[in-house]
Amino acid sequence: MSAGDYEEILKYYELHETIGTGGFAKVKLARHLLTAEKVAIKIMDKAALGDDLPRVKIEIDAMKNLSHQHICRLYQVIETSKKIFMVLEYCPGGELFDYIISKDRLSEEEARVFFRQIVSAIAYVHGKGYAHRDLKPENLLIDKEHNLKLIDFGLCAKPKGGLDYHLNTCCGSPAYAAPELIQGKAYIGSEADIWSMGVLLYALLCGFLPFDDANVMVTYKKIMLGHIDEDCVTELSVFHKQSRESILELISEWKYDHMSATYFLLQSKKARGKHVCLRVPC
Ligand SMILES: COc1cc(O)cc(Nc2ccc(C(=O)Nc3ccccc3)c(OCCC[NH3+])c2)c1
Repeated sequence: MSAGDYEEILKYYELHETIGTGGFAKVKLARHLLTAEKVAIKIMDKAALGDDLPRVKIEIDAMKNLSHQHICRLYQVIETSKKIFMVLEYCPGGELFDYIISKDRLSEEEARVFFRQIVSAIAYVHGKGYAHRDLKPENLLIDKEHNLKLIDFGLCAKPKGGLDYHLNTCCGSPAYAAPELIQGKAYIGSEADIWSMGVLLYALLCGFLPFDDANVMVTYKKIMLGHIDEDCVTELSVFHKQSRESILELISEWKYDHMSATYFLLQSKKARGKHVCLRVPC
């Protein structure tokens, strides 16, 4: 750390330990000299940022337009020849991700309180014409009052044509990505955020992800299959003497043919607690 780069920031803050390191940034705890208030300072090296520099500018411009009780506040930006410093709200509770892990899963009561805060923040972000596009528990911090603060708008988008304008950049984390996004289709940013919120709610309540695998392509396949019922697929596979894969292919085409009807009616039988079986004596 060459002292010159830190000359400006040290006029206003005393820097303390590093509490987070990401791709091209690190986050240090700090204290504002005039008020003695604690802050977090995200420090980025412009050379290391390379092509990602525009993302930082997008995030900073977005943060200047966003002020909400469940969005981490940006207080100050300092740019030197080599560094960019973002002075941010202090969130000592750490990441929601770690909190869920520490509690295995949250009670419905606590999940409801947190989810309402996420919905409030995202409704506000969408209302301002932005889409976050990287919603996940790692990007939700807990503040000293045990409330959530949304962070990291580095992937956010503010389509010029308004939020119903289609986006194309595939971004965010696979497990939270909407089907249209992983298919590379043009998508609506706010709709992709809503999908991610559904995955988030599942993670809050269950303590694990609905669509997840070490292999990202398998994760994508699970997302695309969504709520295909395995028992129904198995019964159709046995009845038709066809492989599960071929039955899955047929069902996933949603042709509303006899295969579709049989699948839906099997699901309905299962939902009413009846055996998942076809006409042979059940
Ligand atoms: C808009 O808010 C943003 C944008 C962004 O790009 C990054 C961050 N990152 C932050 C902000 C605050 C903290 C923080 O206060 N952490 C903390 C403080 C005391 C104890 C423990 C954690 C932050 O922490 C990063 C490490 C968390 N794993 C990141 C906010």
